[in-house]
Amino acid sequence: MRFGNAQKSRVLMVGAGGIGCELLKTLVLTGFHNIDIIDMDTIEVSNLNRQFLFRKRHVGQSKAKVAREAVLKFRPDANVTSYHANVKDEQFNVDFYQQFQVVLNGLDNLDARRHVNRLCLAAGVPLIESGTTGYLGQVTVHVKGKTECYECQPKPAPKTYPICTITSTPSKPVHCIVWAKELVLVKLFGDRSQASDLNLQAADSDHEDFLQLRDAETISDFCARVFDQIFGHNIEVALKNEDQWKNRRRPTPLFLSGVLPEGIETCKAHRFSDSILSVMPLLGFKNPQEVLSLQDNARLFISAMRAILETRTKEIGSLTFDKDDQLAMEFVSSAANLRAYSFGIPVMSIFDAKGIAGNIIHAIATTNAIIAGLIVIEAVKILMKDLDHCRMTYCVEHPSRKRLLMPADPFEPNPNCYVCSNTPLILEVNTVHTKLKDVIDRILRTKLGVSSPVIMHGTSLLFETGDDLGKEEIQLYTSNSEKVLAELPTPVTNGGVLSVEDLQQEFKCSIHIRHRDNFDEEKEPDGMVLIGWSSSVAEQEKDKEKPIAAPAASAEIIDDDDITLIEPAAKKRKPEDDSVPLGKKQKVLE
Ligand SMILES: Nc1ncnc2c1ncn2[C@@H]1O[C@H](COP(=O)(O)OP(=O)(O)OP(=O)(O)O)[C@@H](O)[C@H]1O
Ligand SMILES: [Zn+2]
Repeated sequence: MRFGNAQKSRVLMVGAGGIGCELLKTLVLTGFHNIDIIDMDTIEVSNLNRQFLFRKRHVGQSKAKVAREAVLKFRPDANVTSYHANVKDEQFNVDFYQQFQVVLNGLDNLDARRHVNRLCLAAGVPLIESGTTGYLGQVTVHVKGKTECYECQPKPAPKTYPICTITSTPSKPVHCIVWAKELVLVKLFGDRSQASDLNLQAADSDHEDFLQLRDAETISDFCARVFDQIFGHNIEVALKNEDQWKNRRRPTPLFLSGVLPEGIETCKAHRFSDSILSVMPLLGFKNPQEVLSLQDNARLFISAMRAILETRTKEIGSLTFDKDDQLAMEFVSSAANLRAYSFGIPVMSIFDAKGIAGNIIHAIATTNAIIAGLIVIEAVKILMKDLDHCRMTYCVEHPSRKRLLMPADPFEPNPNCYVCSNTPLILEVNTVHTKLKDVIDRILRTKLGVSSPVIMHGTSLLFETGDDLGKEEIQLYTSNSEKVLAELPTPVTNGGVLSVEDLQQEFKCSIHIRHRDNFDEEKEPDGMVLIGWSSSVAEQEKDKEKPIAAPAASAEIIDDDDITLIEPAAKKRKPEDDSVPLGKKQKVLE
């Protein structure tokens, strides 16, 4: 089939995972000839059930490379270039993007999506975004100046939990998982400074020396001691704070001698090979969907901890959580379950724990295939300059009027978007208490998705990162980042304006500083509040007729708490079909 010259265009695909594999196959079968693919990952066994360009023999190889080779087998004349690289790498700059007529995203995280959005805006290249979560999916079209950009509507930040819920008063399985993976795993095997906001001790002190192997202590004894400390002593200490438990169920301290009367001896029996990936078979646990008893979770905890410490010595101090690292998952699942037993929270199978820890909603190959088909349809319209017929399309779980696909006109650009317009943001912050580095980490990197910030205050350069900095510059910027705002070389106080730039993303914005003395620790855990276009738009919307709640563009989905009512920021167009689920709460899709 011919679509004008569309198939001759050069297209960039970012992501060669679930959507990406389907997309590449559909593109080449539609006749697209010039395709570049970026993916930073290698193939895992868990990808094989839906990423059909990959086979078992490819496990461990680059997704981009194998995907390319797979489609060349049935379209040998296609001109496909693969990059086994992070799309945030410097090589993928504006010049790189300008080689393409359209960019197609098949990504799985907000950070990379925002990065690609900014480069597409800078390069003036249309972007087609996509995401799926189980049966749900969506495709959206973003053309600079004509439709909204990917960041025109606020994306709910990944779910965060108040620190004290995680460290002291968990009430849901997810709280135990977050505790195990973000705190216990990091403190024992990872970079401890990373978890500085969280404390393993329930209440008594900041000392965490108990997490270190002592002289002449065996690894088994160390594991037993950590068990008693985090599930036993720390709970006993927490129980002394009577007020905390007035309206809550009191947790039960767990000690190894009580849980496993035969003690640590049974867990010492196993010898681990250096390449051990899982301790479950050694313990006789065959079914990942089975919920283990308290005793079995204790055995799993001790064995997984021993196996990590004994066989992965090089990683100790830098290990990071990965849901596909089975041993780490066994450790996290057992630690979370022991805490759950202690707090009277339902316990989970390792299968369910993995789902929560990796924020997984199991992917459905058919949804990926439908979405990939829709991406190609929108790409053809864009390349044929038929923007008027472009649609954003939502794939829903249950048919409405016998239809599973809900098309709607794209939104117009939001004139208040800080990414595609120059609207300034406002930061409420205590300028005499907050360090520049907190603004960088908690606001610029986390909230605004800026990777390499350059921060100016008037004409004074306060902060910059990069490989080409001299020693003195590095010293100056490090010292500035440790200073509170009001004590910077040019003090940043109420009414000051910071100009923030990310040269790699070609992104720029201004932040107006508003001093505020106090913040609510629970509701405003950053100790700062970023006010921007999203809230001002929300204010404007309040006065109007009931707004249309459109399905949101893709973002992280974590659990049911993440259901968000999205109020479109830009001028609303009428949906094409009145069966589009307007005003309904929509899950936000990955
Ligand atoms: N910054 C990035 N640069 C390049 N590729 C990226 C980047 N971020 C994510 N990706 C790729 O996007 C793809 C997303 O695919 P998908 O959602 O199917 O995830 P997956 O990792 O293959 O599967 P799962 O997460 O379910 O195990 C992945 O192949 C991933 O490597
Ligand atoms: Zn925008």
